Amino acid sequence: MRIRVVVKKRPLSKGERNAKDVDIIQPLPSLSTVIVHQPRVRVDLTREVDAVPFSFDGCYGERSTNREIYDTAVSGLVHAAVGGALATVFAYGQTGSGKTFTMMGSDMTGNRRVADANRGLYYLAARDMFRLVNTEQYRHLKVTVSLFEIYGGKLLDLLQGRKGVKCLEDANGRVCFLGLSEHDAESAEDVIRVIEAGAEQRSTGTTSANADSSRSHAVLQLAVKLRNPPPTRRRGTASPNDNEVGRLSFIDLAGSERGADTDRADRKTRLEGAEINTSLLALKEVIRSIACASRDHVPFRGSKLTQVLKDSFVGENARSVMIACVAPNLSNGEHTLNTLRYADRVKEKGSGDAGVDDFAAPADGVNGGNGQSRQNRRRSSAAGPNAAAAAASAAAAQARPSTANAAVRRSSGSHPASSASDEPPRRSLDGSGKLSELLNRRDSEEARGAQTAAVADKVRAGIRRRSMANAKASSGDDVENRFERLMRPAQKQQPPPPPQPEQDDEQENDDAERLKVASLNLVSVHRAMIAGMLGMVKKEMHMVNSTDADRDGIEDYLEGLEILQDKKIEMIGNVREALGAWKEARATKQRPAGGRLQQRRMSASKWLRDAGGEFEEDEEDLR
Ligand SMILES: Nc1ncnc2c1ncn2[C@@H]1O[C@H](COP(=O)(O)OP(=O)(O)OP(=O)(O)O)[C@@H](O)[C@H]1O
Repeated sequence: MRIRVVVKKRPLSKGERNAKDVDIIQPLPSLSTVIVHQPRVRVDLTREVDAVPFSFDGCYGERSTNREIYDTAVSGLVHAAVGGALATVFAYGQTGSGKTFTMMGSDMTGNRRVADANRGLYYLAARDMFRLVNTEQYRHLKVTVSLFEIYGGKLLDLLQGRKGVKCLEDANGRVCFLGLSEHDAESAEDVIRVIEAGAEQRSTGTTSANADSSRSHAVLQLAVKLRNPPPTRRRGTASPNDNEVGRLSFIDLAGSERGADTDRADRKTRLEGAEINTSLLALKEVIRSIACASRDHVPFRGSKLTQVLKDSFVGENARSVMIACVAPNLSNGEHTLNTLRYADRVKEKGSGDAGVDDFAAPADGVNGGNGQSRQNRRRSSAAGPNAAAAAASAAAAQARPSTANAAVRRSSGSHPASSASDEPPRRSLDGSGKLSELLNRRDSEEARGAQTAAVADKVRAGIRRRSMANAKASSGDDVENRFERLMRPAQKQQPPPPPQPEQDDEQENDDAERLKVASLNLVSVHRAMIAGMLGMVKKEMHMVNSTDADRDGIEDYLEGLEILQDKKIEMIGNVREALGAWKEARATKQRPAGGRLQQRRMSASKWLRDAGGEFEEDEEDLR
């Protein structure tokens, strides 16, 4: 598996700036590292800010353009696809973190001022692909475009009025899409016209984080095919892949964190959220399985998303780039950390196999690659993931020299600004001689490094503001009430998602995979809760003892207590949600195979009744 992972930070939005939200993400592009300034409350109730570094194969700050990402991380895939590879670019991140902006470009996210540098990756890749197939060497090839979405466990062709598409495997084990329309295109402008038509059909809606949020995974395929294919050898053996030489797919994943919407969202939004979470969980499970060489079964059938992505993970010709998109603000800090941890996990598994040359465009001038892109590639190749990690620690240490480990702790009582005298002595950490080169490069980031203290100060000011706002907000709905609500017997289970009119065997396998994913999720969420609770008991003991000894600290004690209780409520809620999902998956799996069709019809009409008839088109499908 050759996969390259890069991270992209979007700028603070106007709304976030107006709400005086704080920017806690510090990108260090030349070190391919991003630092998250995460606020914490210590057991003695002093507040501090941890600087948590993450290193990837590339890092792009809020001022980086899509063009920059394309030149350094994606352009090589265009050449690879024309040369016969199955290449995939997928954008991962919470809702509103800039995935659609990166993939489709600034104009597609309501930002009408389209700077050429912020054209989407779709456009930039298509432009280079057409330039390539118009050269003498590739004149025998053509490019076709397809666009579909994965919504509610179904594949829907966005260029054919959301008609259903089947995802199957051909005789060679390659994923193919039956019923998917393919449209000939001769230029990048043709591709954009096709995408614009399809984008209007995409399932979107409003979430708390994004007014025009994608509620499905959108997949754009640029297939490189033979212009004049030889006649098919035998009737009945034709596959949609027969004339395909290579393929470049772009996947704009739906927002990774929908939990935040569960309180206020309607039923439909919650069901969509559950489906999205299940598919992203299945994706993580696939990556984990591929990484464990001992596991011979990779659960590609865990979700439609992983079935579609199978080609991106297996085989010599598979190459993928994951773009982890993150929001910069403090309110989204937890989601951002989750995204970065997820991306870190993917990088750990895949990047080791990925040489920079697999992703960099050859210097044939076709991609319009500029000097900057080559320079960036050289940089990233010299640094490498491990070196970048060491450099990240060094950069973090620069901000807080007394720190022994990777996290930089800063007490709220004192926050000295970084100064030249704070700088740790330069010494060789890896003995390879590369470190001095890295440290020199780090100098170019010195100004940013010095900003760390300022960022931490801003974060602290933000926390203070938010604590006061929370105190006001919580007066109407106190913690005990929320606890009580959670401890009540579980509410009526949500009816299962609408059943699919597919073959029984396939359904049975899907059900088994779904149950497996749900069990894994349940156990890991439960384990996280136990670990969290144990940590909290220690903190609570300390809080109680110190407040007993000094009653003047009661205000801080109350604030700390509320924070801990909120965390507990959140953790219990997570476990109950995972338990509900598991019960639902078990109930679906236990239905007798013989009566499945009848059962499906019955549960479909029940589901439709419960959903208040919100999916009339599905009822039509089931008939
Ligand atoms: N690099 C950027 N520069 C300026 N604005 C940006 C940038 N990235 C994202 N935005 C803005 O942030 C908002 C949310 O971005 P976008 O719709 O791309 O998020 P998303 O991750 O696709 O969300 P969802 O998963 O909900 O669809 C949009 O208004 C977009 O214009």
